Amino acid sequence: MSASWAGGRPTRTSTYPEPVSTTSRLDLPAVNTPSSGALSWPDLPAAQQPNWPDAVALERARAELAASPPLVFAGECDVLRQNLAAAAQGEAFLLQGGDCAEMFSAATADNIRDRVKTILQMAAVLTYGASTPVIKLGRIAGQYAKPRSKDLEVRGDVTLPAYRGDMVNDFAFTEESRRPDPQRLVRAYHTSAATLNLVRAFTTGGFADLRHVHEWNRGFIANGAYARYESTAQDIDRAMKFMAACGVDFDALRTVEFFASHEALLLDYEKPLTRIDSRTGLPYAVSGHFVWVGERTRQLDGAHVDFVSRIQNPIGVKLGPTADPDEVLRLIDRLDPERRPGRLTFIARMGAPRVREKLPALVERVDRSGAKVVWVCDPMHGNTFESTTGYKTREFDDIIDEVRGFFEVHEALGTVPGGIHVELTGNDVTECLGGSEKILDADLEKHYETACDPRLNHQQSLELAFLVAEMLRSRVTRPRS
Ligand SMILES: O=C[C@H](O)[C@H](O)COP(=O)(O)O
Ligand SMILES: C=C(OP(=O)(O)O)C(=O)O
Repeated sequence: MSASWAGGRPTRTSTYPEPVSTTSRLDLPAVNTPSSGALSWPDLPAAQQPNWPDAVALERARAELAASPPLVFAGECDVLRQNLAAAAQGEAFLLQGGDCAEMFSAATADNIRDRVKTILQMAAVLTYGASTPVIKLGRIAGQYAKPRSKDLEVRGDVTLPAYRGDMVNDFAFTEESRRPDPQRLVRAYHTSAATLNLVRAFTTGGFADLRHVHEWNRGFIANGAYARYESTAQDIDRAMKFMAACGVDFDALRTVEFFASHEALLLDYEKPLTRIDSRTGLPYAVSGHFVWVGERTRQLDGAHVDFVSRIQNPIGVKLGPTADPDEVLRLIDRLDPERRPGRLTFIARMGAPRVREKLPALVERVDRSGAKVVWVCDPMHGNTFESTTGYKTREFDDIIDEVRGFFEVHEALGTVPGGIHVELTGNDVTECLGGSEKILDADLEKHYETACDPRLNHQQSLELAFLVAEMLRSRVTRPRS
């Protein structure tokens, strides 16, 4: 039987060429084998897909992806699922962070290193501050497609298609740049592969060794969050020296587990990058370890929910303030019918003014149903507004307030706040207002570099980590009745 990849396009069904052969090692996923029959997708409405102007070029790009090696291995996805199962129980905490929209031009060694370093620093602060294992999950190596509120962008008297991420079109405001180009799907794959390669090198080649906890901070001015980080790093150092003196073997600290995630938005990218795992005969998305469905594409009868229902990876679904408890229960039945711990993460993005009002009903109903999901707080996407100077921005205090509200809701219900999901960069950008640097409206223009939504800069990210560590610590140390 041939694999049909027509998802979301009612009129077209195409068959892909025989895939290249691959290794038969047990821990590697096999390539898409048409004979498996497991990889045919129903035709369902798919929101937020580009209008590709060249159908032949699209077919070519999808065939190229279908014949390309996996970016991640099924066994790694299973490890992440087990780690997330611990987060659902309060035995670990998820730190998911990275760019709003990755750009091809920004996939440089320095940028990748600085993003990884920021996440490692935040993880060190959280792990040490709250004595909790931290799962490190980048929004990285695949976050190249964006859902948009409007299809078109208007500047003066010029109207062009909106920028939908480097996987679709280019940010430059010209007709040619904004035309969707399917070759960008292939470029996104190769840029993700190069990024992951470096991430793996940084996290397993010695850079992430906890004994370098000071060096990650080197070069930053000794003020604000950096001074506080330095003092935490000294404490970690002392603790490690003490343990070394006690004869503890530190080899395990040389490497860290670091996973990659992105929104599974473009089905023309995700479906060709879905493979049958040779260990289990089941399909996995091999574009990233964890993929999520966004607030704009989580329709129960839509192609995105259908897509993630068929893959074995740990998956997430964003839940905004309009999410209804019955709908959320139906999502659980659809996406995690076997109630496998770590399989399903709900990423709540209510906005600071609404989190305390909207989140309790959802958490309470899910808890009452007996489902064991991971609850994660995305304090970014419900707190975006336009500054007086015309920039899309967020206020640091709103971000903190939403996380605080998230912790309060779980505290009141006796449920588990399992992690945070943030848009951040390792660079000194000026995109979000406030923080101890006190970034003001007038400062936004200085280093406003994001292609879509505003990100926390390096210092704001560390400040957030210190504050979340305090919230986590008070949860962890409070005796439970
Ligand atoms: O991160 C995502 C954005 O919030 C989303 O893509 C929508 O952005 P827009 O309202 O500028 O289109
Ligand atoms: C678009 C995003 O979020 P949401 O779906 O929550 O709006 C995002 O996380 O990039």
